[in-house]
Amino acid sequence: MHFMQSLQQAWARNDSLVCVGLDPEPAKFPVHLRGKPDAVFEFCRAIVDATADLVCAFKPQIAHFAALRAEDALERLIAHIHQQHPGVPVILDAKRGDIGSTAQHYVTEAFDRYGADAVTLNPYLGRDSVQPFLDRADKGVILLCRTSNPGGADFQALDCGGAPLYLRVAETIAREWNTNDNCALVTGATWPEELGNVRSIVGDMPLLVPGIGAQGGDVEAVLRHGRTRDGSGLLISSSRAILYAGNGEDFAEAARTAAQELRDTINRYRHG
Ligand SMILES: O=c1ccn([C@@H]2O[C@H](COP(=O)(O)O)[C@@H](O)[C@H]2O)c(=O)[nH]1
Repeated sequence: MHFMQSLQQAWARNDSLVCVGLDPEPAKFPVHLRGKPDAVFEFCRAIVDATADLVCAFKPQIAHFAALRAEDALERLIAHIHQQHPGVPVILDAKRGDIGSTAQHYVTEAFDRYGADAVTLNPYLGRDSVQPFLDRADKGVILLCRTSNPGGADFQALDCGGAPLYLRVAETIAREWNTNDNCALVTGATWPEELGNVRSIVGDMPLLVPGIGAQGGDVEAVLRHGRTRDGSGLLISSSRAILYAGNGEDFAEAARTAAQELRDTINRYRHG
């Protein structure tokens, strides 16, 4: 199914704008899992199974797996999500960006090797670097626009002919690159007013919003500035605050409680 369709359906079916980020850090795993041969997969699978009915998407961050030589665990995890929780889209957070001929290999990596439904990309190399992804019309192409980190403004806020660069990025993607209706943008929860500026330019385009939880973003402000008229349009992503909500044998239940609390908090502000 097309990424945008499965996202719409997951928003509605689970009544949720929550995206759970899968960022395994073995030092934070509960003691009973640490040192186990397949701990990364076991940990992430337990989180996925405990939260799948509460989310609109999962977002594994590739560096967390690659740094641990756990790419095989990532492949199996995404296959597990598709088999056990069909209809919940998987966003591979890889932030790729390279010349077109190399980009083609990143397309194969994200969609054919890992089986992701969408991938995050850096638009800085321009349209030809993104075109091979845009051509996969059934897959989501999620481009960095206004990132959540403190240094995000170093370049993204620079004046670019009377508007900040991040708004030029939003404008170009919405008006020129989104010919297959498969684009979305990353806009951090830590900059809610900028998020609102992006929303005013891109209409109902989905926005992936990291920065809630460990980075301190404000849920109410994100909804106020970022929701669409129907109270959706957002994938509000949280990783550490959900994954490491507990560190005992009941860690997956603690993650479920944290995901449910986030979903309920978001829903209080969705239709206000
Ligand atoms: O602007 C961005 C883009 C991506 N991220 C990623 O999201 C998660 C955030 O993790 P938390 O634990 O919820 O803070 C992480 O994988 C980042 O690489 C981002 O934070 N900001």
